[in-house]
Amino acid sequence: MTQDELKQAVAKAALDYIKPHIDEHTVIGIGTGSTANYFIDYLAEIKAEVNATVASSEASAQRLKQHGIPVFDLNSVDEISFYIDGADESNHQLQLIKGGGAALTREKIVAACAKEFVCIADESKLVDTLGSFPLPVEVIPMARSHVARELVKLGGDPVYRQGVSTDNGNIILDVYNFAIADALAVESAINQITGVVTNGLFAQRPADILLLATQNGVKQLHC
Ligand SMILES: O=C(CO)[C@H](O)[C@H](O)COP(=O)(O)O
Repeated sequence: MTQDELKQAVAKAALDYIKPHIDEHTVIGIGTGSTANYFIDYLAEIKAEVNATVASSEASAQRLKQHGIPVFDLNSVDEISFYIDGADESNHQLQLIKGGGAALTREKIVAACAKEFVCIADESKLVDTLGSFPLPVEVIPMARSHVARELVKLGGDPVYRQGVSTDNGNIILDVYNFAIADALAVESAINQITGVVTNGLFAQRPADILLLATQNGVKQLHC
């Protein structure tokens, strides 16, 4: 199977995973990216059963609405039952790097509100140590140079993601060459820098389950 076929397979597996639990009170959090897009398209097949979703980006909200799936503001729902989203990397503790699609802050907020975070990924995303994928950091625009200098002091190599403005009107610095041995410590240290909105490490709030598409089928990993 190609990587795209693996993404499709794991999106379908996520729908199969949550479908038996969907009732009129279920609120589904929806991530961002190509794997999440496949999930949205599968969810459309059962849209009559879906009363509420919350999207982690304007792009996902638009795709949901195009399918006629109801999208709510996060402040108007009590609790998110499941949050379904992809990742750029996951380690075996289900700590993640996210934000390749620049939606990390809203993704982190939706994940924080979710009872169960179901991460969906193809097998190329599973790593022993996080950090081969450059770590995205969302930054208030006027703080760009200051934050970049502080990231260098932490040992990283920040690169401005040209031409990208997040849904929150901020910029992204992608940090290369970060050895992330202790993801919790790195997540927290970067978030202490003035001007940082948040970073793409999901260690304080890792996934609860990773559905991993492999050439031998979709596997379930728990931490
Ligand atoms: O964090 C994300 C967006 O901000 C995505 O989940 C991540 O980039 C994976 O994307 P894809 O499913 O396209 O491989």
